[in-house]
Amino acid sequence: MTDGKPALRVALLGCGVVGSQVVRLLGEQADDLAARIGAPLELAGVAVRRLGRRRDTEIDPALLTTDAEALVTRDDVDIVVEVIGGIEPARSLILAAMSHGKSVVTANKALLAEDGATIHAAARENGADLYFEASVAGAIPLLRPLRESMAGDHVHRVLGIVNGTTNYILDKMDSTGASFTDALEEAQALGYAEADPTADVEGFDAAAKAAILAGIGFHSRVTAADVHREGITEITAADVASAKGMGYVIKLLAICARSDDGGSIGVRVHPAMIPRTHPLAGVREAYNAVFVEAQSAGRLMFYGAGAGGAPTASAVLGDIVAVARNRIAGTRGPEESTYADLKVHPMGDTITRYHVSLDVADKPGVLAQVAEVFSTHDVSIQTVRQEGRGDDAQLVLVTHRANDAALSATIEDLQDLDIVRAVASVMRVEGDDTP
Ligand SMILES: NC(=O)C1=CN([C@@H]2O[C@H](COP(=O)(O)OP(=O)(O)OC[C@H]3O[C@@H](n4cnc5c(N)ncnc54)[C@H](OP(=O)(O)O)[C@@H]3O)[C@@H](O)[C@H]2O)C=CC1
Ligand SMILES: N[C@@H](CC=O)C(=O)O
Repeated sequence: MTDGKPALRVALLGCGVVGSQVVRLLGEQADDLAARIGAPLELAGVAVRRLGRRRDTEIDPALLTTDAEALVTRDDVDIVVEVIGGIEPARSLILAAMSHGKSVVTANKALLAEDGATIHAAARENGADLYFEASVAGAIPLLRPLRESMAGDHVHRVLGIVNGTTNYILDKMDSTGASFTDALEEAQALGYAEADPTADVEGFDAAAKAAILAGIGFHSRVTAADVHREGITEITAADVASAKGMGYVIKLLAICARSDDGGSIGVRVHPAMIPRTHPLAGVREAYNAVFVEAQSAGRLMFYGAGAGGAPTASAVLGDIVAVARNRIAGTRGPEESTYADLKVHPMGDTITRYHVSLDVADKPGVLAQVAEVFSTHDVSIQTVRQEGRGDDAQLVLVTHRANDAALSATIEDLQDLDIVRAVASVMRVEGDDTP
């Protein structure tokens, strides 16, 4: 089937959660991969940090090296797969590989979101292939549909759950009433969250993915620094229970959307309340799901495993097959497209709905004073609910669509009112078409 074609040689950088599964699949599926590509794939070497470490798959010790730089520049290497993660040495290794004519596959969202410009420029200048499907939403084919299948459409919005760890934590809080800390411990015990889960729970991981999605979806350059980011560490069991009582569920969402006039884009990651009837509300445990809304295609939903060794390795293998086929055909995959050059507008310009919970004194005129502050900033209230507690009461308000800057000014003024003891929580409401 491969007509005696010479093997394409793969250098793997990193053999951890993802890399070890790439090694396993390259071995287990060697015959199928060779048939699909038209030439066999061969592992040329595997760069790691520590040689003595136990690996999750069987690996020929002779392939292991700690000299990643020597490996990526070797003449007998065709394809470099980077699954080390982080900025350095991943960036230098990818650049060295491209300058030596190698095709590159990476799962590194942190690098692409921070310095994608350098990586894409190097791919262009060296005529090198660059594929990175695994960098967003693990196994889910999402970037290739956006880059290729939807290249003839006009994307309005990309919205979804792109971090498995935080979805697992919020799902446990919702379904069992667990606290954030207990749910996080469970996520760590199951291997979803890292020992240091900061990138997940503070929203950095989702923000990197949002930057990549926005860049591809809107043909513009978007970096992690452009993304408004809020994590889930402040969310309490009481917030989750209160949302549940109102028919909502709290999810960490990534939202990339064109402004109403189409002249700019908003890119944000934050917890949001969504109606329990919304399809994203049914995304449980560590799963991811992303909606892409486009002019002609309408609303598309992508769903599946967004993290984990084997699911992520599946996306990496798909990219290896693509670059291998390109090398044999003498072609390249699509280049980065930033022709639209849309700028990211400030978070203050975002328009959405809000759920505001206030601890107030329970006396006549309180509602009127609170309503006056909302009205001053042109924020229209959709519903109000009051629950009394002796001298104190809790006022829960849901607004109509309003400007984020106007809502922030409203909250500041509310804090100055004597009758407001505390602003207990402010959360955005998404996925509800109420104006
Ligand atoms: N885990 C997941 O679910 C997903 C991960 N990704 C991305 O995939 C990439 C890899 O993630 P993951 O497998 O979880 O990471 P791990 O931490 O499990 O693995 C990292 C690997 O890189 C090796 N390494 C670290 N520094 C160096 C170095 N200087 N030179 C050579 N090798 C080095 C480590 O070696 P050693 O083993 O010796 O320490 C290890 O094998 C990241 O970019 C991540 O964001 C994307 C989607 C999902
Ligand atoms: N930590 C990430 C893994 C993949 O990107 C997540 O939990 O989604």
